[in-house]
Amino acid sequence: MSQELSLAAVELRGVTVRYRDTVALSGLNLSVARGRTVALLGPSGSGKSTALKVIAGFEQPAAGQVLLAGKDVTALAPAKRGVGVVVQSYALFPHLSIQQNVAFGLKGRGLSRQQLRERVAEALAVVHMEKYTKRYPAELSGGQQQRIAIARALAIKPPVLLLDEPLSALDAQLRQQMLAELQELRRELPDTAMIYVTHDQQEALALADDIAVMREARLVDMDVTERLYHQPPSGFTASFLGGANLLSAVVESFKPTDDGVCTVRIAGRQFRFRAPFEAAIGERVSVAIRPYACQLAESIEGENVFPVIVHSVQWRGASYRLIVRLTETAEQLSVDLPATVLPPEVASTISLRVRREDAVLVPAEVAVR
Ligand SMILES: Nc1ncnc2c1ncn2[C@@H]1O[C@H](COP(=O)(O)OP(=O)(O)OP(=O)(O)O)[C@@H](O)[C@H]1O
Repeated sequence: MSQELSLAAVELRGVTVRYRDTVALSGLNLSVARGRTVALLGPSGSGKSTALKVIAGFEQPAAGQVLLAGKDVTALAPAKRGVGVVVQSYALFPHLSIQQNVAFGLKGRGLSRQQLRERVAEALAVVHMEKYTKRYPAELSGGQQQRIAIARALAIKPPVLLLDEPLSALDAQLRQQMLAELQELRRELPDTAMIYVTHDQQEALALADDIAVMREARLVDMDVTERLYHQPPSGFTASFLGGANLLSAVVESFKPTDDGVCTVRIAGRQFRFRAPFEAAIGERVSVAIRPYACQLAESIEGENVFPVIVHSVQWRGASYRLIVRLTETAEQLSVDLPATVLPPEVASTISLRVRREDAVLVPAEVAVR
């Protein structure tokens, strides 16, 4: 592989950003390879947008470096970085036509009028908006404006595309449609590195090759999307991504030869689950169980069955969301049952079963910092 190809498209090295008394990023290291899509997920205020701003050059780090294709661009002005940026509020220029909006980033690049027109047409074609060049932003719907914002970012043919909540201003139906279009865009730009900030986990799961989970100005976990979802390395990621319940457990036995299956004790009962790490006997761990992984059991007998008291039942169309409490410890769990089953009564005691493969052990939560 040539050196250029092996270099990360984007690399943050120990980047710290402060806004007066707030540390928005604390020594962030992040590497995104050419052609990969990374979703940044995390609670509000965890530093996701700041990470994008520092890559785009809109914020200067107090410490650390920003590299694009191996080149240190920390001191480079945003316009010189050649990064495409799409933000949630479209941010089109209202007094410029669609043609002029999309051509905006191409100014000063020494292109002829003909080349400029071709580039704009090409970018608009990607988002299926080539017929709208003469209109003004106010004459377009929200979804169309967002497509133009994407075309404007693409017109400069950026090796790096940053998307900050690009669909959040759209209604649910349009968001679904645009999500499919972003997937198509992803296929059409196989070499572009994309970093995607979203609150919507569905978007992240549908689009991203990798997910990076942020918490309090730091990156907590990053991995290939499927692996991070199915084998979250921390309780925080398990509960943030997919809303897993975390139950406290103590390891009773662990045989690495037995496919990493571990016997744990939860609220006085024995369970067997997978442990993706080497668990020591007597160690305190958490068991991460996604709400959809629990099924109603006929009786209290059998593997991984436990009694709970139903606290509340909420109908959600395709499913019921139950809040239940373990009978022994009152630890609370969210459980999703398909709407095809008869929901249990509030205050009744029921038995739930978790299949071995639907739960995973994670280290017990330790406080951050
Ligand atoms: N211009 C600013 N001035 C002062 N503080 C700021 C500024 N921008 C962001 N912050 C603070 O920096 C921290 C990180 O903000 P950032 O916008 O990066 O978070 P985020 O993870 O993108 O949040 P959200 O999901 O709510 O958009 C927050 O505590 C925020 O209040």
